[in-house]
Amino acid sequence: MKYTLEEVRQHAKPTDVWMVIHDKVYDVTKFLHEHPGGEEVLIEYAGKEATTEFDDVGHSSDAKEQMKQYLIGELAEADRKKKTKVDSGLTLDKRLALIAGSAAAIGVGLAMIFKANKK
Ligand code: HEM
Repeated sequence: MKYTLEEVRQHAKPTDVWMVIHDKVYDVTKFLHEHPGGEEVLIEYAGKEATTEFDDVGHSSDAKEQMKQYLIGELAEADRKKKTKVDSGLTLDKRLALIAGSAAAIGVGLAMIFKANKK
């Protein structure tokens, strides 16, 4: 079954919660009370795209296994996000590490140039 974002948006009540994670549509209404992260976050993302937030929590493989029970369909192609390199599974932490690593490399490079010029 394919759903558009417009259809997902209609399910945004505490008694009817759908959300999109990795282009798949989940009906988590029955899971609200069981969610270890609390029902508030799920209700907050009711009817919305929650991929980044889901990934940033670093959900366990157990969690990913569990979510299959609530899968009801896929997001219509037209509504899917274009994939960019940053979206290819890099978590926020990894992105920050990459930026910090690049900044350190530039720093070392500048220090070397600075030293060489001093002589
Ligand atoms: C079908 C969707 C989801 C399932 C099956 C699910 C499942 C779980 C499970 C099993 C845990 C316990 C820790 C773990 O095993 O990783 C957890 C924790 C958590 N989840 Fe979810 N989750 C879902 C969606 C979301 C979404 C959309 C958000 C945020 C917008 C979210 C935020 C959190 C938070 C904040 C925690 C607590 C982490 C902690 O206490 O360390 N979850 N979730």
